[in-house]
Amino acid sequence: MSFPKIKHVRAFVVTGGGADYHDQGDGHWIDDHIATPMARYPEYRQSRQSFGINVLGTLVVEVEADDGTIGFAVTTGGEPAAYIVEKHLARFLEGAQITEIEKLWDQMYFSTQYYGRKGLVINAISGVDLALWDLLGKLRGEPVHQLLGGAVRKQMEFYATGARPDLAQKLGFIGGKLPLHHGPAEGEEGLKQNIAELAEMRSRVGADFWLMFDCWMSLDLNYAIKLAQRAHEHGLKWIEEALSPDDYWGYAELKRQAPRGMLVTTGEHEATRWGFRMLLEMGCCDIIQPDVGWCGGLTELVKISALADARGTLVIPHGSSVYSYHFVITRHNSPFAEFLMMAPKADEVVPMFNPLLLDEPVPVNGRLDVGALDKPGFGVRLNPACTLRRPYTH
Ligand SMILES: C[C@H](O)[C@H](O)[C@@H](O)[C@@H](O)C(=O)O
Ligand SMILES: [Mg+2]
Repeated sequence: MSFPKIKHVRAFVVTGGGADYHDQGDGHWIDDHIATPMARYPEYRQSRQSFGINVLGTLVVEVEADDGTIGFAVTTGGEPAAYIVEKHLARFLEGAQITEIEKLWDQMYFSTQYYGRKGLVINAISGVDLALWDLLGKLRGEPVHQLLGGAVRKQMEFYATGARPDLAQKLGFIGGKLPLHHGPAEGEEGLKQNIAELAEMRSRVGADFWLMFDCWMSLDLNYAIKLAQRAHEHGLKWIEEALSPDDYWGYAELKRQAPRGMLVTTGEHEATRWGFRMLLEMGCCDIIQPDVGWCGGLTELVKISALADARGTLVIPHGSSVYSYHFVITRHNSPFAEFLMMAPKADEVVPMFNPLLLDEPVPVNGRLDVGALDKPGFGVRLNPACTLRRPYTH
């Protein structure tokens, strides 16, 4: 069967929101004294931007077929990722069949393995992979969820991540994930404040609404165990990404010592089937949270999810808007999804990748019908009002 081939690959960068959730203006809840591994240095405690969380910015990858159809995707990685796409990865794609997604992933991964495997390089590969799925969907006139085997439910439910779970509850979300504000360097006083914030939120939302803590890799094992124990009496549903992503042993111990009924979750900064195999086989967590723009793209997420499914572990992808939704709706072991509240005060629902995408669906009353995803590819467009820059060519 004849199908257009890939003619051209282009990589662009853009700053200010988009895929880089943390590249926000002053006063945004997401950059307000969030606990991080850098909080041990007082001068980098108040703002993640101060230590460079937004230094890379957003990467936009376009893959053009020889009939002129363009698939695209956005992730993080900015200029260095654009370099990798243009100067290294593009060679495997141009002239190849669009349907050879497995082979192209394999070539991108193994050709970069000597300097890649995780982080920036996998962000770049993820961006290319997602753009390929978008292109395939557009050429076939089908939404990506259909290419993945079809939806297993008609509607998705969401929990909200942000500073105001009480408002998220009013907006119809099934739970709220609070950023942890204080890490071990802020001692017992900081720990008390963390618990006080949870207790205050619990008093606002009532006993049954899910409340979680996102610790963004900021804790050590002792602190994480103490936090989990003290948070238990306030009904914390899960403790997320408490430790360094490299500390598989610490996660396994945390899971052993977490109070009965409290879930341990992680994986947002993990990559590929091999990384997730470590988390799963070492018994590190109850839920894995791959980010489809960082873990290797959709091609890899399918494999990660199958590994997890075989062990009865849930896969609740980190953020990533439509790139996650088209996957979540197709998997029984992804029963709900995350929505990041990108409004500065977390008091209203705004598109997650704002302002970069047009037609980006958002949950209504904490839910999204499959009909909202029924457009070819990922169903979104680049906002022409955003200025893209192409730093490299090939
Ligand atoms: C709120 C968290 O610190 C991060 O900014 C967020 O991206 C992430 O960890 C999440 O799980 O949504
Ligand atoms: Mg997280």
